[in-house]
Amino acid sequence: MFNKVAFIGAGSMAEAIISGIITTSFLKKEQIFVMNKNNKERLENLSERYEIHCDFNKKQLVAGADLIILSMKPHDAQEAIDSMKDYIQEDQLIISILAGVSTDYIAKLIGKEIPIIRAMPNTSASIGLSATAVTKGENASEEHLQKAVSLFNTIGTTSIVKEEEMHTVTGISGSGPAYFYYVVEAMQKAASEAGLDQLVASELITQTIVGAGEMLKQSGETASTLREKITSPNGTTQAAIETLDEYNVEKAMMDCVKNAKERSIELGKLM
Ligand SMILES: NC(=O)C1=CN([C@@H]2O[C@H](COP(=O)(O)OP(=O)(O)OC[C@H]3O[C@@H](n4cnc5c(N)ncnc54)[C@H](O)[C@@H]3O)[C@@H](O)[C@H]2O)C=CC1
Ligand SMILES: O=C(O)[C@@H]1CCC=N1
Repeated sequence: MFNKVAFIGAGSMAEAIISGIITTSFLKKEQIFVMNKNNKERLENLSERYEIHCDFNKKQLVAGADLIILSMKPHDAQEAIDSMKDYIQEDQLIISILAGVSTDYIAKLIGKEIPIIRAMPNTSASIGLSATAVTKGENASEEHLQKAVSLFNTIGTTSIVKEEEMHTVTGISGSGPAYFYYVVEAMQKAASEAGLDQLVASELITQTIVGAGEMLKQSGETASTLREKITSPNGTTQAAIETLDEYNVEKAMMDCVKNAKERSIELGKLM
C-alpha cells in the first residue's frame, strides 16, 4: 500500500503510530523514516528501539515517500512545511494529525494541489486503542481516504467524518482520554483521603473504568441504561449521582468538550 512513509515530527503521537504500524506488520521497519526539529538523541532512541530510519535531511527524507505524515505541533507547521515544500510532489499523499488545522490551509502552505487527509487520533494509539477520525481534503480521493483508514486501523478504530466535524471530534476523542484520567485522579484522591491503600485503589479504579468501557462496547446497552442498573433506589449510587448533579457535572462536561472544540478552532486560526 505504501513503500516509504516519512514522519515530520517525532513526538509522542508519531511514536504511537509508528509502534502500531510495526506491531501489526502494516509496514516493514525499513519503510519508515522519521525526523524532528533538532533532537538528535530522541531520533537515535527511536531508531534503536524501532529499527527505523532517522534523518535530518528533509530532501532525502521526503524523496520517494508515497506518504508524508505531518506530526509536529500546529505552531511549528508553517516553518516545517516552508522548509520542505520544494521537495514535496503532487503524487505524494499527506496525512496531517495537527489539531485544528484545515486541509486547505496545509495545501496553501505547500502551494500545490496535493492530496491531504486530516486525522485526529488519541494517545491510546500507543497500545492500539486509539479512536481516530479521518476526513479527506479537496484533492484527496476515496482511495486515499481508505488507505488512511487502513493505516489508522493499525492503532485502533477509525471513523470517517466531515472536515467541519473535526473540531468537535478533537473535543470528544482527541482530548477525551484526558477527561477520564482527570476523573481517575479525583477518585484516587478520594480513596487516599479515605485511607485506602494507593495500590489497591489504583487497581480497583483502573479495572472499574476498563470494565465500564467494555460494558459500553459489549453489552449493546446505552450509558444511561447501564447507569440506571447500578443505581438502586436510595442506594449508594443514587447518593453519588445526586452529588454530581448538585455540582452540575453534566454541564461541566458539556462545556469541557465545547471549550476543547473552540480551542481547536482557535489553533487553526492562529497559524
Ligand atoms: N498528544 C495528543 O494527544 C494528540 C496530538 N495530536 C496532534 O499531533 C501533533 C503532535 O503532537 P505530539 O506528538 O503530542 O507533539 P510532540 O511535541 O510530542 O512532538 C512534536 C514533534 O514535532 C517536531 N517538530 C517541531 N518543529 C519541527 C520542524 N520544523 N521540523 C520537523 N519536526 C518538527 C518536534 O521536534 C517533535 O518531535 C500535534 O499537532 C497535535 O495537535 C493529535 C491527536 C492527539
Ligand atoms: O491538546 C492538544 O492540543 C492535543 C490535540 C488533541 C489532544 N491533544
